[in-house]
Amino acid sequence: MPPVIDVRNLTKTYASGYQALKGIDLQIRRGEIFALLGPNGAGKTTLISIICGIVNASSGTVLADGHDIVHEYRLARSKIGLVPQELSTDAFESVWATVKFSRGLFGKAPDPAYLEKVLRDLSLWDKKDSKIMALSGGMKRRVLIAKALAHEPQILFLDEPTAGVDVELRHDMWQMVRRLRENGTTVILTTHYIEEAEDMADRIGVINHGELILVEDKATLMRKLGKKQLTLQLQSHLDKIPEGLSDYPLELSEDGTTLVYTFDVQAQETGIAALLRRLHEQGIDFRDLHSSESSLEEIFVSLVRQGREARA
Ligand SMILES: Nc1ncnc2c1ncn2[C@@H]1O[C@H](COP(=O)(O)OP(=O)(O)OP(=O)(O)O)[C@@H](O)[C@H]1O
Repeated sequence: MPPVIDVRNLTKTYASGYQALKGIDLQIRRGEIFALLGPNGAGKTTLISIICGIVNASSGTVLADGHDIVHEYRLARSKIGLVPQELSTDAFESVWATVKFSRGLFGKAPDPAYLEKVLRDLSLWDKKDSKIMALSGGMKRRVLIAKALAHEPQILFLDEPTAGVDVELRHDMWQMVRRLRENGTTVILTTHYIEEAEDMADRIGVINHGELILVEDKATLMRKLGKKQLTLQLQSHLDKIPEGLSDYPLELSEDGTTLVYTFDVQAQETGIAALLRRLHEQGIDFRDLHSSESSLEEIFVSLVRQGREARA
């Protein structure tokens, strides 16, 4: 199946001369939840803005559901819903009017029943006659989502959807994303909250300094780059790691009571059996041990660090 979004060799240099995107290639699969992760200034918003036709690319092409976003702008744009970071206009409009207007913008026939469902799903129905400026920040965010969904897009972009959002809205938002996915909508979200990507995404792309440094299934990513750690609670404390253990990648906690051994998830042998034998030989007893896997957060931090070192 052809990708629902097809980005080829996309670059963006702003008028200031700043190169925000350096040759992005990205194919989004139909119906997936794709998380674009990256630190501040990495180029996430620029990429989304180009795909949504808000910013012009310097070079490269983007197809949305097979339609070129420049030459077939209206058609391409009608496939896409965008939830931006902030609400800009419409302060004097009612919720209902603004959502109805958004739908009309894309030339879709009126469908009050559909719009009612969108507003109900977002707990906005009882606010439908309120002016937007009278709403709380959280409610305004909900309006942004309703506007983005008003024309029944197949592809939904959420730019930093949960930055500064309360727990309830975050919960509702993820429920909505899951529902959309069940209906076959493709969802692309940017975030710097790793846990969000970890919870929600099918695939993850990591962007840094305008380059996509990796695109991978979430599960594969966590398996491939993840490290495991074995933590040993010692019977009696150590001042330092004994000579006899110096060839193991061990870390001793500051209070000298815990040893942490890090090993590769993919390695043929973990080396744990040999380590435990060696500890015994050294007369080091432990009263407890447990293992843990690195989170996506740790993987992400180490990826970005590697990228920085490679450039240095
Ligand atoms: N209009 C502009 N003119 C010049 N530089 C810009 C412009 N817009 C963005 N930039 C720069 O391009 C880079 C990428 O910005 P972008 O907003 O795409 O990053 P981001 O990954 O979305 O970051 P954030 O998470 O902070 O939103 C930043 O260094 C930013 O300063």
